[in-house]
Parts: sequence; structure tokens; C-alpha cells
Amino acid sequence: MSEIIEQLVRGAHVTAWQPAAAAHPVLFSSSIAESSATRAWRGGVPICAPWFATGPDGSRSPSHGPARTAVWQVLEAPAGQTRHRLVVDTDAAGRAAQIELEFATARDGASLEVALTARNLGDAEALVEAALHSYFAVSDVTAIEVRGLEQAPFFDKVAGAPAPAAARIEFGGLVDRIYESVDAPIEIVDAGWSRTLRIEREGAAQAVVWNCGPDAAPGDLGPGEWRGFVCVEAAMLGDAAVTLAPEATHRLVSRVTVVS
Ligand SMILES: O=P(O)(O)OC[C@H]1O[C@H](O)[C@H](O)[C@@H](O)[C@@H]1O
Repeated sequence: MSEIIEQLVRGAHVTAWQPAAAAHPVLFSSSIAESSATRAWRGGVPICAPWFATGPDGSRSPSHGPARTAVWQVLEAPAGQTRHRLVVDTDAAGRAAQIELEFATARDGASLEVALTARNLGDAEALVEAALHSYFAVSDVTAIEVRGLEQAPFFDKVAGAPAPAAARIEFGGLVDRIYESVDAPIEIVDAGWSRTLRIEREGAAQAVVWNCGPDAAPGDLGPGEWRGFVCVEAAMLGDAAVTLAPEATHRLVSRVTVVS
């Protein structure tokens, strides 16, 4: 089978990727996903910027920032790569700003790299949060293992409190965690599909792990489809947001490799 790659101009949203040699998609998308000015595609790689959720003080909207629902400009790119550009006019602190976002994708037979570069075009400093909110396809989230986070404490958004490191993530209900400091690669070990995905990140020590489970499943997921993905997100939010001086840039990268 030949490679499948799909990307929307709205949100510069990569909605599908399956390398030619892979038996299953690497990225999950909902069977009833839609993309509009008010609703982001459910799946693929939503770009959250220049804030995450409702931002550092909880008052930003839309949730996860305007980048995932705005129409981006398509830039020229070498064969096999894509580049998109968007300028947003508000920073994560709610201040008027000029922040250029450039989103680039590159891939080979086994890896897909997505990179978001934020550049402050304004005269004053700008606060930027961001996440590459990747939905990785799995055979059944309740039967996978996520490796590489065992030693890392996290903030449990479900409990609303910090939590100590835990040996294993049990999926099946709502899991929504912000791991604060993780440099090593994270692996999704999927025995059902005899496959391991390795996720490497640059420009972010945080990783968000999310699956909604059955009870918190959003309306734009098909029946039972919560089992078919796990989000492992390269993230910089809250205390890890970056303050960009005028002309300063920050690059956030997530690279997934099919290792077996
Ligand atoms: O439904 P969405 O706006 O796409 O957000 C989906 C999820 O994104 C992140 O993983 C957040 O940590 C979750 O709290 C949120 O529920």
C-alpha cells in the first residue's frame, strides 16, 4: 500500500498519516470529525497555540487557542514536506501581540516530524503556550502500555492536584495528565497491533497524556472510538510557557517513529 498523508489548510491540521510499510494508521481521526471556524478536527495533530486550554489564567478563548481553527497560509516546501504560516494577534496573557506561527512537517518511511516555531513580530514581549496535541492510533487504549513516564510526577487534571510518579497508566476512564519534566522518548507499546511508536520531543519538557474514556467522550467521536487513540502531546504551558522578546523564536517539535 502507498503512504497516506492528509493535511487541512484550516488549522494546518495533519489529519492522517500511515507510512507505506505500516499495517495500521499512525494517527487517529474520528469517523465523524469535522473542521470549521468553530470546531477543530477530532484527531490527527491539532495545534494548540498561542495558549493551551483556557490559558495560564483560565480566561482565554477559544479553548486551545485560535491556531487549530484558523485558515493558515500555505508556504513553499521541499518535496515530501509542508510549511504553513499564521499570525495571531493575542498572546497567552491576553495582551495585543503579533506572533508568527510556522508549522512544518517532514517525513520518511518510518517517521513523521511536526514542528511549530513561534516568532514574536511585535515590539513588546509576548507569552506563548503551545501543544502538539497528537492523537496516536492504537488497537485498544485499555491494552496498551505507555513507557517512559514511570519516574515522572504529574499534575492530574482529573483530580485537580499534583500526583506522584506511577508505574503504569490505566486507561478506561478519563485520563488527563500534565507530566512536568520528561526529556526521554515516550513509547506506546501496542501488543494488539504488534507495534511500538516512539515519540521524541524538542523544545518542551512537558508531555500531556489524554484519553477521554467512555463517559467523557466528546460528541464528535464515533461510538466506542475512545478506545482507538491515545494523545501524547509535546507541550509548554503554565510555568513552562515561554516569554518571547521582540524577534525571539521558540521551536516545539514532536517526532513519531514506527519502531516495530
Ligand atoms: O476537546 P478538546 O478541546 O479538543 O480538548 C481535548 C483535551 O485536550 C487536552 O488533552 C487537555 O488536557 C484536556 O483537558 C482536553 O479535554
